This record gives sequence, structure tokens and C-alpha cells, in this order.
Amino acid sequence: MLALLIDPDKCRDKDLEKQTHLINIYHPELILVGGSLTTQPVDPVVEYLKQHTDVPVVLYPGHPSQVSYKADALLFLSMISGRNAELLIGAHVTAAPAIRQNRLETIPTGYMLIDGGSPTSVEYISQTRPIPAEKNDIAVATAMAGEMLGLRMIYMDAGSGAKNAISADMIRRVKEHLQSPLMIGGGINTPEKLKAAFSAGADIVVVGNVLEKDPTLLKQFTEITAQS
Ligand SMILES: CC(C)=CCC/C(C)=C/CC/C(C)=C/CC/C(C)=C/COP(=O)(O)OP(=O)(O)O
Ligand SMILES: O=P(O)(O)OC[C@@H](O)CO
Ligand SMILES: [Mg+2]
Repeated sequence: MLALLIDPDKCRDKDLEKQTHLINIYHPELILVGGSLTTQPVDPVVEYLKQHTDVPVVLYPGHPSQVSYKADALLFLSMISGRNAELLIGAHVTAAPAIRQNRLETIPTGYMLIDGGSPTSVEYISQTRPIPAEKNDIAVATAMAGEMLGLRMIYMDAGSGAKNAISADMIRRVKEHLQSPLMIGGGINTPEKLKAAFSAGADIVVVGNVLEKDPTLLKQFTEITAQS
């Protein structure tokens, strides 16, 4: 599956219109909405997408303020690569009552930040250290622990705009030990990197930056996804 990430802060009305037009032609399987730091409200972006496409809109929040009850579901992320209690359970306690009240579907997801070769917004904002890129064993153990805690999906992210995407080796090793779906993202900016992530075992690949810069690449990215 291909998940297109839309950052509410980076899309002006015109960009969103253009992206929506291409989404309706090429149909990525998912749209994710979120950012590690957002100053613009998420609600209008979700509302626009729900009105103009049939592709499911799933929230990928960096903060409880990014929860919109207009979305189809929410990645209920716990940042298991870090040791920041607020991102492991704190934000969740704050957000849970309203999520339940509004009957928003949650997808319990273990979020693992992997070193992508340059500092990323998520690393800075979360005040956590990523798992070193070469430490496959730590990634495997972390994903296993997340699954044992009951998390239903694992998201390994090198961070938006990462210099290096997560290695095929790490993806393969983690996937070997996992029953749950594996999501991969961060720095996937060429057709080759997209193919490599799927070949290594990614179930869902998240692409943000490169499609923000050149939305027309969506055609090629959806074709590769269909062949993978
Ligand atoms: C439980 C609820 C509702 C919220 C907490 C959510 C948690 C634990 C988040 C974990 C850490 C985090 C800050 C994730 C944000 C990831 C995200 C949406 C990244 C998108 O990319 P950006 O980092 O915004 O990329 P740019 O730098 O390209 O804007
Ligand atoms: O913007 P890119 O580098 O595609 O990354 C997407 C996403 O995995 C970030 O959390
Ligand atoms: Mg952002």
C-alpha cells in the first residue's frame, strides 16, 4: 500500500486542490494527515479531503491538537523507540476521552524513529534519540516489545526528509519477526527506494516530501506499488 502524507502546514489551498486532483486519478491506498509541528488547523484539510476524494484519510498526529473527528481513523502512536513518557502514554491519556466520545477509530501503532543520517524535526520535537541505522537487533527487539504490548502496527520512520531511508536489511529483519503490518517512511524520494522498501517487506510505505515537491510523481509511485 502507498500512503501519501499531507502536512497541513505545507499545503496551501492551491496545492491541496492539485494533490486531490492527482489522488483522484492515481488512487494511493491511504492519505495520512499530520506533522511534527503544525500551526495550521487540521480540521479544514481533513474536511476538504473527505469532500473531494474517496481515499481513506488517516491522522498521523505529532500532538493531540492534531486530532480531527472528521477523519476515518487515527494512528494512535506510541513512540516506542524513545523514552519520553509524554509520547509513550501521556498524550494518549489527554486525547482518549474525546476520541472515544467522538467514536474515532484508533489504530494502536508502535512508532520507531530510526536514524536517517541527519537530524529531523521529529527527533528535535520529541526530544528523543533515534535507533541507530545499523542496529538491526535493537529495531527487532523494539518492534517485538511493541507487539507484545498489544500494538497492532509498527511504523519505522527515518523522519521526514531523511538523508538515508531505512535500510532494506533492517526492514527485512524486523519483518521476519513481526506478525503485524509494517509501515515504512522517511526519505523515500525515488522509485528505486520505494521498490526497495516493498521488496524488503514493507506493507505500507509513507511518502511525503517528494510528492509535495513534485505531485506528478504520484503516477509512477502508484504504478510501482501496484507491481510490488
Ligand atoms: C496520541 C496522540 C493523539 C498524539 C501523540 C502522538 C505521538 C506519540 C507522536 C510521536 C512523535 C511525533 C512527534 C511524531 C510526528 C510525526 C509526524 C507526523 C511527522 C511528519 O513529518 P514532519 O516531521 O512534520 O516533517 P517535515 O519536517 O517535512 O514537516
Ligand atoms: O517526507 P518523507 O521524507 O517522505 O517522510 C514521510 C514520513 O515518513 C515522515 O514521518
Ligand atoms: Mg511537517
